[in-house]
Amino acid sequence: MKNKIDSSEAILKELIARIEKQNWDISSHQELLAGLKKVLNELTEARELDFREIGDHLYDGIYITDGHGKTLYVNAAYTRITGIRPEEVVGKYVDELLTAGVYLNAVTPEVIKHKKQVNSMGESLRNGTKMLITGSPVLDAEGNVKKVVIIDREITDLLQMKSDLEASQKQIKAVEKDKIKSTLEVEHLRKLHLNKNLIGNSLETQQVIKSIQQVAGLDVTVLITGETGAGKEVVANEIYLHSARKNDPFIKVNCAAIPANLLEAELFGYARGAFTGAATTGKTGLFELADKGTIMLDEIGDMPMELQSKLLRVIQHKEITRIGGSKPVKLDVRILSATNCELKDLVKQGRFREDLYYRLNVFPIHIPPLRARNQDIETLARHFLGIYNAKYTKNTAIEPLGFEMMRQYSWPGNIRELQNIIERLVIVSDHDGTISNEQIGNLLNIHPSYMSELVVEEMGLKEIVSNIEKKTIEKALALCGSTRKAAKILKVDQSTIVKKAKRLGIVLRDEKTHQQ
Ligand SMILES: Nc1ncnc2c1ncn2[C@@H]1O[C@H](COP(=O)(O)OP(=O)(O)OP(=O)(O)O)[C@@H](O)[C@H]1O
Repeated sequence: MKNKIDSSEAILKELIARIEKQNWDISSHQELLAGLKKVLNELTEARELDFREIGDHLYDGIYITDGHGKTLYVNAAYTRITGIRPEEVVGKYVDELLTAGVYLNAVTPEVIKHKKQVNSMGESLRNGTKMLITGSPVLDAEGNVKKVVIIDREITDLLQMKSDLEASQKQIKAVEKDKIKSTLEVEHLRKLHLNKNLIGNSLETQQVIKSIQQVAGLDVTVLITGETGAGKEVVANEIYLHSARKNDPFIKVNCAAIPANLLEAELFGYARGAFTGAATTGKTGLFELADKGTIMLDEIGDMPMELQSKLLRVIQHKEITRIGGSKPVKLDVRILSATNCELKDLVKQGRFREDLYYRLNVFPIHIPPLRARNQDIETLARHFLGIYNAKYTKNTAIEPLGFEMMRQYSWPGNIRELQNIIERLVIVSDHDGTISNEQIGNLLNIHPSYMSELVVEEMGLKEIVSNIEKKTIEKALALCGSTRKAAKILKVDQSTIVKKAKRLGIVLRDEKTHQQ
């Protein structure tokens, strides 16, 4: 084609030159010359738009056949994509090439048959390149297929990109799933942590529960007091869980655990560049984090004096100013505080601000020590026994005398200590056995004190024996609730118990009960 254009162009050029030399009638001469020059321009343009040259610069492969499927042309990209060179296919029929196995599928016969565009996916037999094949018919005036133009678009990269994209989408989904899972886990742990129910059937514990019910829904500050391990945090959790703020943050700060020089920054945060070494972004304090929620200031008695003034301002003005900051930030935080110190004594000693004490102590809840609520001991011990039996997949039990020994003990570490003791007892016990009284005695180290209670120095043997007898019967009655049951565990007749009780001056308070 290019050669043909070149030779036509040469002929035209020569013709124009010869006409220009002739001395014809000037107007027809000019007309002919203009016509020829126009044709020459068009030819030159056509040569510049040489289809093959353009075709070889296309990125997609091109395969052209005539209306009978005879291959007329393939471009360079076709060879790059399929590995098939022009000389292998040009001049040959598609059917013949299919039979020869040059390629496996061809859309050309379909295009010729249906005179419509046909799309298909293909793969080069030579190099495995995957492609999207689009065949379009070129129709003549009568609607017959003159030519078929096939475009092969390489999609190996696209497929790779698609699979990469799918892999990334999977990863994103997995990360999202993980995120949801961790949020649920955090929520679960939070609930688990908060839902350590307040157990206890003593009058003292019932009074604490009543106080919680009275104050939980009100937005007042609560001061929870009690010995270490008595359950101050459990009470704070209950207040939070029964308050209108139960779905908002609950921040707990142990004022004794954070060094005094860091506590201010922890609680109130600091402004950008507040001091050398401060983070350039500044720091949000725990009060700000607790906004709209609740903050529990544990061990409030350990708060340094200068911070006490700042805390007082927070309570009075309901706003905080970060260290080095100039703008106060409005806050809506409910404050619960807890201590095992006598705050009043600290006030007297000048170590705790009196005004702050009254601000914090709007509603006091005192938790009596475990030794003062004897009735809770067995309930709590059974509660923890259930927890640790489940934890260590055991099924151990405690004998009635074992619970009695626990009631004899003074529990300086309160419920935390009881909880630890039960865990240790479950660990050392046999799977289905009973925790022996000896094991309990050993852990609580209560034998000497038990004996000293029964034996007083100036007593004679008779008195000592009577005393032991009296205490033993009293304990058995308290434990069992009836003379019949007490007789059973002491391995005597019921009448013996009744007689001895009379002799030893034991008042059978509820004869009815004791005589069952
Ligand atoms: N009434 C209760 N029912 C069930 N478990 C309790 C009860 N009171 C306390 N506990 C458990 O005893 C342990 C100690 O309780 P908690 O941490 O609330 O005591 P605390 O008074 O805050 O102690 P500290 O002053 O040392 O911080 C916790 O494991 C808690 O779950």
